[in-house]
Amino acid sequence: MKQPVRVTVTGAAGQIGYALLFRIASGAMLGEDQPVILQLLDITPAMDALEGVKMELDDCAFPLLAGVVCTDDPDVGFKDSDYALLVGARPRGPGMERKDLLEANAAIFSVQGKAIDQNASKDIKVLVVGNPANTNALITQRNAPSIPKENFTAMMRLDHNRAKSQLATKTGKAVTDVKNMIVWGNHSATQYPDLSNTTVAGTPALDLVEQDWYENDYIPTVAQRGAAIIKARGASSAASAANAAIDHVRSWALGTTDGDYVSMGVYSDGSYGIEEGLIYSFPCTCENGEWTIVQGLSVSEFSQGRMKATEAELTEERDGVAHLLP
Ligand SMILES: NC(=O)C1=CN([C@@H]2O[C@H](COP(=O)(O)OP(=O)(O)OC[C@H]3O[C@@H](n4cnc5c(N)ncnc54)[C@H](O)[C@@H]3O)[C@@H](O)[C@H]2O)C=CC1
Ligand SMILES: O=C([O-])CC(=O)C(=O)O
Repeated sequence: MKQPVRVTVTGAAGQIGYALLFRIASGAMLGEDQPVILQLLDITPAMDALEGVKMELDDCAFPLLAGVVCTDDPDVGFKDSDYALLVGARPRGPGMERKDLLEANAAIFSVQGKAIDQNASKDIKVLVVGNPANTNALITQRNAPSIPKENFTAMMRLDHNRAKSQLATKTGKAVTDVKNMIVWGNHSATQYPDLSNTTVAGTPALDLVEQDWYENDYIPTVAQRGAAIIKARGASSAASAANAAIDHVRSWALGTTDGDYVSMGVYSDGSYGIEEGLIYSFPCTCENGEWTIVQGLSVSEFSQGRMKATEAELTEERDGVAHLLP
C-alpha cells in the first residue's frame, strides 16, 4: 500500500466541497491505490457544518481515507500538504461577471498563498477553483515564491468538458469521440473554445459544423454556461465543478492518455505570444506529474483575435490586484 498523501480542500463546507470530498476519498482523483488524508479548511462560522461533513466522511468507511483534519487556520490546513484545491471563495449571483468577485475574493488567495509558502510540501500541486480562478491562481502563486511557478493552476476543465459535451451533442457522437478540444484564456465570458484542432471520431470538427453555429451559438453557449446554470438552479454549478476539479488533478497527477489535450490555466511561458507570467488556459498534456503546453499548433486570424481578447482581460484583472502581487 502507498503512503497517504495530504490533500487540502478550502471552502470544504460549501456546495462544491460537498460534491468533491467524497469522490477524493473514494480514490476518483488520485487513484484507487492511493490513500489520502483530507485537510479541510473553512472559516470559523462554518466549523459546525464542516464537522457534519467529517461525520459523513467517517460514515462512508472509505478504505483509502487515512485521516480528516477540520480547521479554520490556514497554517494547519496547508501543513505538509501535497495537493491543494482552493475552492473557498464567494460564488457569483445572477447578473454578475466572475471578475466582479475579484475584490471580495482576492484577499483570501494572498493569505493562502503565504500559508502554502510557509507550510506545504515544496512539491505541492495547487488547483484554484474559486473565482475569478485565473487571477486568484496568479495571486496565490506570487505569494508563494518558494514553490515552483508551474505548481499553480486554475480550473478550465469545466469549460473544456462543457465544450466537449456541446460538440458531441451537436454531432450526434459520444463525448469519448471528441479529441483535442482546446479552451484558451480566462475562465470567463471571453474564453475561447477553439475547434480548429478538434476531431470527432477522427473527422475535423470544423468539417462537421457550420461556421455560423460555431461562432454565434457554440462559443457563447460554452462561455456563458455558468450563467445559464445560475439562472436555472439559482446557485452556481457545483457537482459539475467538483467533477472538473477531480478530472484536472487526475490528469495532472496520473497523466493524460494518447496525446489527447486537456485545457489548464497555467503559467504562461510566452507560448503562442501570450504574455509571460499570466495564468492562461492552454492545451496541455501531462506526464509524470508535470504539464506541458502543446506546441506548434497553427493559429488562424480568427483564433488570434479571440486569444488576444481573453489575454487582455487577464492583464486587466492582474493590474486590478497589483497591490496583492509581491
Ligand atoms: N473555476 C470554475 O470552473 C468554477 C469556480 N467556481 C467558484 O468556486 C467557488 C466556491 O463555490 P461554491 O462551493 O458554490 O460556494 P459556497 O458559497 O457554497 O462555498 C464556499 C465556501 O468557502 C468558504 N470560505 C469563504 N472564505 C473562505 C476562506 N477565507 N477560507 C476558507 N474557506 C472560505 C465559505 O465559508 C463556504 O463554505 C466560488 O468562487 C465559485 O464562483 C464555481 C464553479 C466553477
Ligand atoms: O459561473 C459561475 O459563476 C460558476 C462558474 O465558474 C461556472 O459554472 O463556470
